[in-house]
Amino acid sequence: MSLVVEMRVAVEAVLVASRLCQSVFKTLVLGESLAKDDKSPVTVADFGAQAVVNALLLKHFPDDPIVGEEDSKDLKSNTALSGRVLGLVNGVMESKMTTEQMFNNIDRGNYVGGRTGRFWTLDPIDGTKGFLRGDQYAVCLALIVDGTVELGVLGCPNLPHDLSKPDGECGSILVATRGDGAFQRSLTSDIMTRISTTRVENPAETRLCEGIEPLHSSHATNGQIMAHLLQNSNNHSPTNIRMDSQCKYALVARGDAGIYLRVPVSSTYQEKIWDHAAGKLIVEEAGGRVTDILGRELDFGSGRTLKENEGILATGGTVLYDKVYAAVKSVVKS
Ligand SMILES: Nc1ncnc2c1ncn2[C@@H]1O[C@H](COP(=O)(O)O)[C@@H](O)[C@H]1OP(=O)(O)O
Ligand SMILES: [Mg+2]
Ligand SMILES: [Mg+2]
Ligand SMILES: [Mg+2]
Repeated sequence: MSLVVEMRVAVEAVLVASRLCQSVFKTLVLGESLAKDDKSPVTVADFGAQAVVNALLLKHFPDDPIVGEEDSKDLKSNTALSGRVLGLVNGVMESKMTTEQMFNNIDRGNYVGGRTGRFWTLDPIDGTKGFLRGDQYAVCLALIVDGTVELGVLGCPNLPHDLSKPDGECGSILVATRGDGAFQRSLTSDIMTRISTTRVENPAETRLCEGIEPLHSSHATNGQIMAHLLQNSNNHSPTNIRMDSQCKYALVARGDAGIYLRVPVSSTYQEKIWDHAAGKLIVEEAGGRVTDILGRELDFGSGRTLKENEGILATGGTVLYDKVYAAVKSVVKS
C-alpha cells in the first residue's frame, strides 16, 4: 500500500501542531489548563493541536474518521479558554476557522475505532504533565487499517538530537510506514535519516526507559525485572532513563535505550490506542519488537483502548526481547 501522500500530510500536521505547542509553552499562563474527569490535565495546546491536526486530515482525507484523545466539552463552557485556543489555531493555519468550526474539528476525534476500515488516531499532546514542566512530550499520529498500524509519526519538540548533550539541539520528528523502515528529521530540516534500535543483546550493556509518573507504570516491578536480568552480570547496571510520553519509544527506536517497560499499576486502567500506535510501529520498523507484558501483539482493532492487552514491553532486536520477556514472566505473576 503506497502511503506517500498520507506520510507527507501526517508529517506536516505534526509539524504544525508541534510549533503550536512550542509557541504555547513560551506564553502559557496560569489558568490555561483544566483538569479532566479523570483528573489528568489538558491545556490550550492539547485542544489547539487536536484542532489543527484534525483540520488538516479533514482537508486531505475527508472520509477518514479519527480516534483522538480530546473533545470540546470543557472548552465550550469556557469562553476565555476557547478564545485563546482559536487565536493559537488561526495563528498557525493558512485557512482560518470560526469558533464553531474549531469545536467541530476537535470533535472529529470522536470515532470509536474498530477492527475494519481505515482511521487515524491522534494524541495531540502525549505527556501533558511533561509539557507543563517544560520537559518531554510528543504529538502522536498514526494511521490504522483493518486493525494494523500502517503509518506512525511522532513529533518530539523537546527531545535532544543527542541524548548525551541535553543542552544541545532539540526537536525531532520520527516517521515510519510499515515495511519501509523508520526515519527521523529535525523540526527545521526535511532531511530524513534512517534510525535503528540497538544491536546489543546483553541487557547489561543497554538502558531501560520508563515513565516518570509512578501511577502510570510500576517503577518497583521494573527494578525487579532489571535485577533479574542482571543477576549474573558483573557489569554495573546503567541508570534508568525516566521520561514522559511516547518519547520513550523514540529512545528505543534510536538506540538510546534498549528496553521500555510499562507494567500496569492499576487493574482497571486501559491503555489508549493513541498512546502507543505511532511509537510501536516506529520501534518495529527500526528493528525492535513491541508487545504487551504477556508477550501478546498489541490489538489496535479493539476500539479506543487496548483492552485486550496489559502493559507494554518494547526492546531493540529480538534476542534482547526474548531475554527481557523471560525476566518479565518470572517476575510478574499476572
Ligand atoms: N492511570 C494511568 N495509567 C497509565 N497511563 C496513564 C494513566 N493515566 C493517564 N495515562 C497516560 O499515560 C501517558 C503518559 O505516559 P507516561 O507516564 O509514560 O509519560 C499519557 O498518555 C497519559 O495520558 P495523557 O495523554 O492524558 O497525558
Ligand atoms: Mg491527556
Ligand atoms: Mg494527550
Ligand atoms: Mg497520551
